[in-house]
Amino acid sequence: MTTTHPDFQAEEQRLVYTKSYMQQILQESQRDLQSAQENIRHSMADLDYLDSSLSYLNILANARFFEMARNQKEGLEAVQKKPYFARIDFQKTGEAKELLYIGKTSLFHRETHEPIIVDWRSPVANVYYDGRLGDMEYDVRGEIHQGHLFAKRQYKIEDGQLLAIRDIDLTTNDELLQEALAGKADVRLTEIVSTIQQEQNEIIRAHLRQPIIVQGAAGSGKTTIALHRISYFLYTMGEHFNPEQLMILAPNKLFIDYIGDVLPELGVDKICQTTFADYVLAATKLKIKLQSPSDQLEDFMTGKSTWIAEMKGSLDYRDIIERYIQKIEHNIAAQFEDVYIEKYCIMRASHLKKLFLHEFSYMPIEKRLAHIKKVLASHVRQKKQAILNKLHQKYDDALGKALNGIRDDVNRRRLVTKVIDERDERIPAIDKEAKATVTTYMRRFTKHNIKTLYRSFLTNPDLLAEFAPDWHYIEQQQFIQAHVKEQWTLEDLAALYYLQARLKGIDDAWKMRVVFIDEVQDYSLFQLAALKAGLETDMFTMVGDLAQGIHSYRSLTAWEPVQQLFPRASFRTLQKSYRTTIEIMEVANQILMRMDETLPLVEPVVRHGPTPTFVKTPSLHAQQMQDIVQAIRANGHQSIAVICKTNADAMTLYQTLQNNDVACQLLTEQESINQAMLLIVPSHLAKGLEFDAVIVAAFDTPYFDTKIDRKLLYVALTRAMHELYLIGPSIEAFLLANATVPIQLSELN
Ligand SMILES: Nc1ncnc2c1ncn2[C@@H]1O[C@H](COP(=O)(O)OP(=O)(O)OP(=O)(O)O)[C@@H](O)[C@H]1O
Repeated sequence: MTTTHPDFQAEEQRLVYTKSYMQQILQESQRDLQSAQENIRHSMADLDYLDSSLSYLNILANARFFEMARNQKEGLEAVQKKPYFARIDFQKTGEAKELLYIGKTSLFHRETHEPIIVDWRSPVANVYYDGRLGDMEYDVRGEIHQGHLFAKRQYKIEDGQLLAIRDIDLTTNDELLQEALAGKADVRLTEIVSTIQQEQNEIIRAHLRQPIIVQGAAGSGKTTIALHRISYFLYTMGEHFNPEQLMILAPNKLFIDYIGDVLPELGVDKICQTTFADYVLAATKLKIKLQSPSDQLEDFMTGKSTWIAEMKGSLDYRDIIERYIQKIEHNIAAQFEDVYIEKYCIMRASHLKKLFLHEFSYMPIEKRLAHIKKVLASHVRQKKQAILNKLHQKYDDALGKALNGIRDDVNRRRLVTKVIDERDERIPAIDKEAKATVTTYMRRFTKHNIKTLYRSFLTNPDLLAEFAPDWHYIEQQQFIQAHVKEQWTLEDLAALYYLQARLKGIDDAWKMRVVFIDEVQDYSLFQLAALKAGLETDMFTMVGDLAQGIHSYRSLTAWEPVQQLFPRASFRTLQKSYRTTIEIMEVANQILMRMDETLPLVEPVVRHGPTPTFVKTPSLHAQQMQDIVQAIRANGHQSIAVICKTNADAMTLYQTLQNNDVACQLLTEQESINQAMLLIVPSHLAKGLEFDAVIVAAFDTPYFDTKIDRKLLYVALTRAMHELYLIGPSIEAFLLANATVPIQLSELN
């Protein structure tokens, strides 16, 4: 970046012009806001005595206007200090050359319609991220446009002042990125609009109505990209989708807090950010207490059998539950009988059954019954009328015959009275019966309680034998035994949600149309299949890393099955890490090489830092920790985390430090991160987060050469941006005895 660029002055003037125009628009927006507010107030006052529909329309129009003016104002206010970050000199084929300044919002000149700032999400801005200099093509909603890119220029603007500019081509492209990566000192995730890389841009802008699966290395920007894709999605498809219909599923609440700043920075609000467990509990309205996933993980780390958890995450289990549902469906179908009012058949059982099993089969089971109830009610209404008409006719005829055909007075009177009595008794009785027919008929179908239904499945040997016939007797017994005590785990949620979806359906409020899943490697296939079935959409963006699949005993170990589940999905990979220095990534790659999955080594973006240090010490001394922390702080780094393997290790370490007056924070799922504190984090909870410096501690429990431990260790190592320390009694505790990359040794007694 330079200030000696020949265009520097001209660019300064352009910035001044942009800022002053923004100021003008802001003032106008302020006036627009006030006048809309004023108009609304007047229309409200007029509501009582004027033509209220006109006033109502006025209110609506002004409310819309108010909303637009407010959005415009907020958008501009947010970027006042940095209106744009780049420029392209671009000529669309057949049009004049344009200089387009790219920023986080768009601004057009109100009279000339000249674009003053172009939104980074607009189609033409794609040229900046995607286009090499020269002739090029870009996509506008599926239509390919051609043009010529003459130049790309980047700006460093801080507090509204232009500090430097730089023209970029292929060779210099990385400088801004380097600066962004080296300078990052935030403990929460941030937006990266000015440095989005081409491979990332392709994912952000990939077909929005199609699912996408991304296998991305640790630190490759998966989370960041998913969030930018949401912003791009709402910018591009906002007319068709409300933000409320978008959901991002994060691994835990801590993570939601960690990403909490990015979406507002990207102009997105109101989207649903939750965890799978919270979402399922809200959508099913079930009140159950789940075993903590970290306790569960620790059980498995200490050798508890994983087959039940594994089974419950599989599509085989989905099929077992599906067979159970089909049985319920057939039991219901068997209960249909012909519907009568008195002796008149209103509807045949066979027809009702056909509606239930075929015509309405696309609906959840209880919804089908609700529809059948409506069909029946309307049929009863029509048929009742026809029956009553017929009967009235019949009695009128009978009366006519009696009155005209019987000469004998006494007989005639007797017959007429009989006919009238019968009519007066029968017709109201039919009327009354008709009113109750539907309710009485539908009473046979009792509503299901999802929890009870599933509980009985978990503990009933006959049901298990019927629906899981392949299981051995021992497996069946173990399964029942495991569920004697009512205890719920995360794996049960897929089944409960699936049952809810198939039997009752998901309420509109929870029926998200677009889903973004981060850390998807920790999902089971059944979880994904259940969500897809319940939401009746496949518009999923799924990002994850199999190398970080610490729950792989019950979740994904390969992408192919996910691709089969989402056949329309495109699949992308990201191999570069933007987080970690070369030196740290080389150490983490040593662990990656030991994994069962054949995953390519991660390529760090060229950025060097200190060699990772192994501090050899038999036990934890608070002073040592203080010294390391001070050394890190002296290098200008802020966020520092000590990552321990288990919750228990983290707790012990936290207590030792506390007892020695070392200020620190033990992170739990419920906590939000305090940037200034030394953070103590169990490894499974560190997933997705990042810190300037990481100290991986292994005092009480070493990392063993097992599937789970390798992944936990890999997660821990890849959380570091700039500095990495390993502290413990031996290098073996970090599975690095045979490491072929530099690790500095610092021996303490
Ligand atoms: N193009 C980019 N420009 C600047 N910073 C970037 C870019 N891409 C990623 N980063 C930074 O790299 C870091 C890692 O990003 P992120 O947390 O999104 O990666 P991830 O793939 O989700 O990581 P993990 O799987 O390890 O949790 C973040 O600090 C992010 O801001």
